[in-house]
Amino acid sequence: MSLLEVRNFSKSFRGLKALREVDISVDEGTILGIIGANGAGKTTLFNCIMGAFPPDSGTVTLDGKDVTGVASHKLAKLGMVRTFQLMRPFHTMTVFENVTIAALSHGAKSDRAARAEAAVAIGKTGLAEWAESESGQLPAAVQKRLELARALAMRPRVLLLDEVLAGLVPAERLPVLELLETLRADEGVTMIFIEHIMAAVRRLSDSVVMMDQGAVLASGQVDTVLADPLVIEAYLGKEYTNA
Ligand SMILES: Nc1ncnc2c1ncn2[C@@H]1O[C@H](COP(=O)(O)OP(=O)(O)OP(=O)(O)O)[C@@H](O)[C@H]1O
Repeated sequence: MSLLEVRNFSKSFRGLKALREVDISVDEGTILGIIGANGAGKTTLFNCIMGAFPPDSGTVTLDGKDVTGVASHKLAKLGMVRTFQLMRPFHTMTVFENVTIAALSHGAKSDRAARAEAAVAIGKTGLAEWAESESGQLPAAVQKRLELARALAMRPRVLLLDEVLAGLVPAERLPVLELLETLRADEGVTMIFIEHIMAAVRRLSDSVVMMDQGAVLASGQVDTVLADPLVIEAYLGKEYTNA
């Protein structure tokens, strides 16, 4: 059985169909990539999964339990955590304080336990040298890692990543990709990631879903989906080779 299953998700905003009967499923310990043009509905899918607003119809099941419409702080306690396309740290707090708060919000038993959890997450994301820096002053690439560190401090079993590589130059992307691979290999973290950078999709994904105008246009193994003529026509472009 899949760890996370979305069935028949639909969502409209004032008549605009942002999601149309979307089905996705992710097996434990695997990574699902979500691709599609701007406005395809990818972030709306995350918002509906994470209870930011409920879908008009459909269900989301985590480990066999119906969690449709459950709020994100409750989902975090069940092990499902997301990162945002636009980072949302507390700007005047340090990196260490921000990550500690994330650990506390997940229910770390004490301040001390939260600080220990934060130190581990900061180490994994290579943020040690920034730990005492004010979060609002960080370069974009470091803020991205802070967003990941906050998610890791919540000890996710399922991690939803919204364009974690956006705004990073290639040299900055590599450590993030390696971190995600380590999380899958060593901790068995299940991930769904929205991404426009195809080299990253190809490298990380066990399976891929391509969305178009709110619907799933293609899904399956990464090589198959990226070679699908419908996907090339609708999204990747005819000049796409193996970028
Ligand atoms: N809260 C909202 N209220 C009204 N319309 C919305 C809302 N959220 C999303 N939409 C609309 O739903 C459609 C899907 O948007 P969504 O942000 O999910 O796309 P996306 O695939 O994540 O795009 P991008 O790659 O640009 O982030 C768009 O037409 C968008 O304008």
